[in-house]
Amino acid sequence: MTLLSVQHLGKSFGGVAAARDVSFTLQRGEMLAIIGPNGAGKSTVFNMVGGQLRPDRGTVLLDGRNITAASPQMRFRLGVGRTFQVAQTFLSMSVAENVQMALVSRRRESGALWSPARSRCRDEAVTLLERVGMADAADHPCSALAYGDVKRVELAIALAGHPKLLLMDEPTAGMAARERADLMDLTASIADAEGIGVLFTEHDMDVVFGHAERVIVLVRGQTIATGSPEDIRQDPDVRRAYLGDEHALEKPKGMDSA
Ligand SMILES: Nc1ncnc2c1ncn2[C@@H]1O[C@H](COP(=O)(O)OP(=O)(O)OP(=O)(O)O)[C@@H](O)[C@H]1O
Repeated sequence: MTLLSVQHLGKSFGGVAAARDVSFTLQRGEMLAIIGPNGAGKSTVFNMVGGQLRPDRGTVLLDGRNITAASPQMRFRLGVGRTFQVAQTFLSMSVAENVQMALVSRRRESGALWSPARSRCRDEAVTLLERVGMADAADHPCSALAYGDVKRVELAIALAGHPKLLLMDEPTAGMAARERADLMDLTASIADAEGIGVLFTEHDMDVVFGHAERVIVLVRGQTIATGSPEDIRQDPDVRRAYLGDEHALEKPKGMDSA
């Protein structure tokens, strides 16, 4: 069954049409990437799905329910999760405590947020950390972790909200190539096992072609192609957009101009 259905989304900022008639669907367990040159409208579309931006027109349906006007908080309660960077202020807390905070906040025990986070939801936090391969580091301070491990903790924090749909904005930015592949393999296996749909933006084409099951290509706010990584790699419009557009900051690896 379709998890997310985005229909005819449009958004302008002054005279700039950041998104024009963007439509796509996402199934449970599917990894869907939104790519495009800088300024193509990826963040705009992403934020309209997450609820940070209200579209000028169009509809966002989650499990058939119209959430176009819902706040980010309401979307979170309905199952829209998002990876966030572990906040600086939480770095001094342990890995498990960071996940416990997310669990406590999901249960809306906000009054108890700061007090005994150490003891609350500990078992559930450790279970989540096992799923991302970080249980051994449960009692380490987040500040002592390698960057790739912090990203795993961020994934555990997002999973604490029991998302149906997980939004990941450039999940592998700043990571080494090996760590990127590991994080995305992990994300794909969890998405598949739990039927979570994953929508992600990404500049690294190795990540996109290696881990997305389907790809949407935006250029100047419009969808120019949707398909499997292989279809997208071969698409003449996509090749032109990336290789012939002066706005493209990086050419996708594996897309030569031949
Ligand atoms: N809040 C805003 N106010 C004005 N213009 C905006 C705003 N947000 C985005 N834009 C414009 O909308 C267009 C699409 O921007 P968007 O950030 O969605 O693109 P993007 O594909 O995510 O780019 P990047 O890869 O550089 O992050 C750009 O021309 C941008 O300048």
